[in-house]
Amino acid sequence: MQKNSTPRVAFIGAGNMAGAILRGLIQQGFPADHIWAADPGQDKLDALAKETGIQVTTDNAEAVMAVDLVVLAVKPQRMQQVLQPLQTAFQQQRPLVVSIAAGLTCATLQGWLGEALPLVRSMPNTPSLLGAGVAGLYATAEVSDQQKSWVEAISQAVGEAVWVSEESQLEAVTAVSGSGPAYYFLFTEALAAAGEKLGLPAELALKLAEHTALGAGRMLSETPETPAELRARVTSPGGTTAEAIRIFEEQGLHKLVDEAAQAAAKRARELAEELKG
Ligand SMILES: NC(=O)C1=CN([C@@H]2O[C@H](COP(=O)(O)OP(=O)(O)OC[C@H]3O[C@@H](n4cnc5c(N)ncnc54)[C@H](OP(=O)(O)O)[C@@H]3O)[C@@H](O)[C@H]2O)C=CC1
Ligand SMILES: O=C(O)[C@@H]1CCC=N1
Repeated sequence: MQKNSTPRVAFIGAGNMAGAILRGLIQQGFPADHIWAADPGQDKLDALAKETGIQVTTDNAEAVMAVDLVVLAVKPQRMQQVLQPLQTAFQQQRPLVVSIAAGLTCATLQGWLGEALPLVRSMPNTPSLLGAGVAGLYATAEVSDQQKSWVEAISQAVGEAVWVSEESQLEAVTAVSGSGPAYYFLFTEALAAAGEKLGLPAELALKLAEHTALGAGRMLSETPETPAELRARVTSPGGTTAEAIRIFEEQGLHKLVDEAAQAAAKRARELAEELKG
């Protein structure tokens, strides 16, 4: 990203997801002096400032007033309480607002911001930390082309970005890629535990499971084959993989994954309903 076209960005809430994005941005060469983080945790902020060189504050309004783009990165349940005291700062500064909160709709957020502001909903994921994130994006009508290009550039600096045409599609994005890293981590935990049960030392089983996830992920992203084609190459007829796949299929893996994703999307819709003003 060119420095002269680089927006100044503030993260309201400096937790897991904001930390992953802002560290990813800095690793990709985004200027640290263009980044603010606001959070009640002074020790957390001090450590982050020392590590990254960004500007930090416990005063959310100070961060809003200093930037062109504000990323709302607090828990959905905390958002209303965070936004209402910031209405004056938002109206004065009129930054682009990017909410990464699961569930909360543009209509609810605009109500809490007090007046229609350019607003993007983004659903990123934690691999942003390593430049391997993927974010689903949805923009309201107030968002200019330049502001869209800022959000794309920031999202692409830490991974891939895709625009969805309907806001409701973000609940599906949340269920697939927002929460998705945790599914792969859970599978890795389960595979490592199975390896241990088969007689491997715990550390070795974990290393094998982790490195297999890395290799499989790289093959998925770096080769043109579909997941099914890649799977077929591992699965020798009458061999070991076929036996394992048979168990996954007999036990209903597809149904299980479908139910899990449905539950995640349902929870996103419930959050929206529970928290709307
Ligand atoms: N984690 C993930 O993988 C993803 C998360 N998201 C979304 O990102 C958002 C943040 O999630 P996550 O990073 O996991 O949560 P965290 O709890 O790690 O981060 C939230 C941060 O906000 C801080 N905070 C609390 N109150 C305020 C306040 N009044 N002003 C400023 N900051 C405050 C919290 O401090 P304290 O801890 O002291 O309360 C914490 O540091 C959520 O809305 C979530 O839906 C989206 C995609 C993926
Ligand atoms: O679990 C959550 O609610 C957040 C949103 C997607 C990933 N983490």
